[in-house]
Formats: sequence, C-alpha cells, structure tokens
Amino acid sequence: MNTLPIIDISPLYQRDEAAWSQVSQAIDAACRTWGFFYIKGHPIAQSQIDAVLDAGRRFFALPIEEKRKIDITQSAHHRGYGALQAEQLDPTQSADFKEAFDMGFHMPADHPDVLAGKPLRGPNRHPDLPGWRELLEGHYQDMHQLSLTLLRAIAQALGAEREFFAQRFHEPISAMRLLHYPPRPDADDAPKGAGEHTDYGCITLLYQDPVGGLQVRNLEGQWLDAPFIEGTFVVNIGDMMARWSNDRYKSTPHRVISPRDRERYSMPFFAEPHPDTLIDCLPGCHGPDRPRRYPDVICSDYMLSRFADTYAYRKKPPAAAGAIAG
Ligand SMILES: O=C(O)CCC(=O)C(=O)O
Ligand SMILES: [Fe+2]
Repeated sequence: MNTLPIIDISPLYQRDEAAWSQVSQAIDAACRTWGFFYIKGHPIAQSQIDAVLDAGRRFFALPIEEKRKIDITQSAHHRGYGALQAEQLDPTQSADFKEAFDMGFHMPADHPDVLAGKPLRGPNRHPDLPGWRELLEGHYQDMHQLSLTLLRAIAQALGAEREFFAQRFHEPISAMRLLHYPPRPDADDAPKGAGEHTDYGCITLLYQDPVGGLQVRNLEGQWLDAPFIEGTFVVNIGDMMARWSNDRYKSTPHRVISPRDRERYSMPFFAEPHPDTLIDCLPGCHGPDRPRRYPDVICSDYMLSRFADTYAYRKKPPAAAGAIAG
C-alpha cells in the first residue's frame, strides 16, 4: 500500500449516475485508507494553472519592501504576504523555509461581517501587478467550485445529503495560497521546507510544480513521496473533515522537504466552510461501536486556534495584537 491512488473525476461532471457513484466510492476508499489521493480529469485549464504559478514567480521575485506592502502581519483578516520563516508548522522543528501569498473569499469593506469585525472576513490584499487581481480571483472561484464537486461526492459517501457540505460553503473561509520555497540552506540542522502537519480545513487541493518534495506519512508511519503528476491535483483530508467523519477519513500528516539546489513553487487551496458552521459528527459516522471522538466546534474558532499554533505574531495577547483581529 505504497502508492497514492489516482482518481479520474470526470464522471462527476457527467450525467451517468452509476459512474458518478463509482467515483464517490473511489474517493471514499482513498479517504479511509490514505486521506490523500490525486485527481485527474478536472475542468481547470493547465494554461490557467501555469498563469497563476507564473504570477506567483513574478510576485515572489519583487523586492522585499514591495512584498511587505501587503504584509500579512498587518492584516486584520489574514491576507497578504507571509515572509520566509513566518510560519512554523511543526513546533519541534525550525520555522518553515518558505514564503507565502494568502487570499480568501473577497468581502468588500462594507459587508456586514466585515463591519461587525468578524474574524477572517475582509477584502483580499493583492500586489499591484498587471492582470494579477482578475487572474487570482478567477482561479479562486474555479478552485472553490472544484472543491464543491469533490465535497458532493464525499457527502454521499459519508451517508449525508449530497448538498450537505455545499450548503455550508456559501461565503466560505476557504483560503488559497501561493508558496515559494527558495533553495534551502545546506546544513543538516537547517530549516526544511514545511514541517510535518495536518491541514486544518475540510479538504485541500494542491498543485505543485514538477520539482517535488511533498511527503505523506502512511498508516505504518513511513514517509512516502507524493511526486508531481502531470494534469493532477493532490487532494487531502483536513482536520475538520476528520472531525465531521469521526475519523473515518484520515487527516494525514505530511511535510515538504524542499531541494537545496532549486526553487519550488506550489499552490494549495484549503476548502473551509462558512465561519459560523458547526463542525459536529455526521449522523452516519457514530454509533454504539463508534463513539464520538471530538467535541463539537465552530469553524472559525477552530481555525483561529490553529493559526495561533503556527504563527508567532498570532500568539500575542489581544491587548498587544493591534490591528490583528482576524
Ligand atoms: O507546498 C506543498 O506542496 C504543501 C504545502 C502544505 O502542505 C500546506 O501548505 O499545508
Ligand atoms: Fe498541508
């Protein structure tokens, strides 16, 4: 059991119910055993993905003063540029040797959630690069739709209404990130790319460039490479889905060991529901022989607690945190 499954999801876009259900079952099997799989046959054009990766290269190549103009530590909504080693996914290791651009569901400043100061709600903060905003906002919407398609298949597999998750993903807090891993320092104790972690949300859809470096820990505790495969996204289960499914689906630990001689770029999309969503145990996922393993939690509370674990600037007590409210 050492190869991640590759699932052709094109039947999820067709009218053949039997083929649709087969894909749903294949995803279910992958989520139960691995919590990780590749998808092919998705509708996002490679030219669009390449354009977003290129936009990322242009942004990360800007002088640091330019990038700092949208510094995430100055954002009340967790949007913008996160500098090298700003994040520490594995608290037992050094901070991650990567820099990031973070965006979410764009909300204008006069949206009631933003006016009410709700955490993680607000406008995106884009760099001033030609064509960037339209490209990134469009790609975010396409990734959101792709995540809903997968979540419908997952809902059915877990015995819920097909629209169960989709109904909870209006105005979501799904986050899209562009990541840049510069060649990492040449010493054994130097920081790696991204420390071991599980993702916080429901599902993650990752596009990585051909450089490689992503590793997944299987049920036996071995680290396996999850290499680049042309035309695919890597999909993995995050903690909220593990909670919703009462651990029927695995929130699998993974990490990135980035190369020392090359740069690496990737772009994860983290599908996360509306912030007020209750993450409880799905009816089909508990019973006398399978007691509930997690207390109920509200989506935004869970996200904020996980951010506080990984970003030093979010650990400050509220009085010292200044503008950082969400
Ligand atoms: O860069 C990658 O390939 C994976 C990054 C990752 O696991 C994450 O950002 O949660
Ligand atoms: Fe991750």
